[in-house]
Amino acid sequence: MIPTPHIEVENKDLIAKTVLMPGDPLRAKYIADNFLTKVEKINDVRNMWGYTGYYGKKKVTVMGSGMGMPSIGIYSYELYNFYGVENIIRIGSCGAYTKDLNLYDVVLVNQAYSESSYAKTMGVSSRKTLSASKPLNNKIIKAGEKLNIKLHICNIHSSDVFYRLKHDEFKEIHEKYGADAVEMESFALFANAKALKKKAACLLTVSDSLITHEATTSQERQEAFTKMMEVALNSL
Ligand SMILES: O=P(O)(O)O[C@H]1O[C@H](CO)[C@@H](O)[C@H]1O
Ligand SMILES: O=c1cc[nH]c(=O)[nH]1
Repeated sequence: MIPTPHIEVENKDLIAKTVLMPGDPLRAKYIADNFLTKVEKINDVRNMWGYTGYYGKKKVTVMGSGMGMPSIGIYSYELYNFYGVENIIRIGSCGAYTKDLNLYDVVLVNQAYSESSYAKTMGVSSRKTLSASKPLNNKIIKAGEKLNIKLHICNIHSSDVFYRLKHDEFKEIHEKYGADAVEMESFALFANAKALKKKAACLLTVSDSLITHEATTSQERQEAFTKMMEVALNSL
C-alpha cells in the first residue's frame, strides 16, 4: 500500500533501510542541510518533512515523527511495513529526572517504561517496559566510542503527557522504574519494531531538567543537538 495516507513516496527505493527520526521535521531538515549529500526531499504530507541522502557512502533517510506515540506509531509502522525499512533510530530531546544528567548530555535508551496502552492495544505486548534492539544499540555504542562522545545508557520514561498537574510525579517514576529521563515516543517505536520484527533504537539529548529547571531554547532543540546526530550517522 504505497503511497500511504501519510507518506507520499511512490518508489520504495527512495527510502533507505535505516531512517533517523527526530520528532521535529525541522530537525530532519537541519540534518539533511548540514550532514548529507545528494539530498532528495521525499515527503511533504502534513509538513512531516523527510529527506534521503548520503552520509559518506551510506544512504540514509531522515524524517520527522511528530510528537507523541500515536504520531510516531503511524510513521514508523508505515516505514517498516510498507517501505521495507529495517532500522529506525529516534533522535529526540528529553527531560532529565536525575541530577546526574546535564543539558546536552546524550542518552542511549536501554529500556522505555510507559503507562501508555500502545503496545497492549496493538496486541504486541502487555508489558509496561520495552527494550531497544541490542544489535542497533551496539552499533551506536561503537560509534560513540569512535567519536569520543559519551553516551549515558539509561532506562527512560516514555510519557503520554507533557504537562502534568502533579509536577512531582516524576520522582516516583524515577524511583519505581529507574527512569532517568522522559520523552514521548520510544515506547510506541519499540512496540512497532517488536510487532514487525524490525530494529529500533533511541538516542536523546537532554533539553531540560526537571530537577534544576534549566532548559534549552526551541532553536537549540532544532539545531544544537549535533553530537547525537553525529553518533546516529556514524552508526550506519
Ligand atoms: O524533540 P523530540 O524528538 O520531539 O522529543 C521530545 O520533544 C517533544 C516535546 O517537546 C516530544 O516529542 C518529546 O519526546
Ligand atoms: O517529553 C519531554 C521532552 C523533553 N523534555 C521534557 O520535559 N519532556
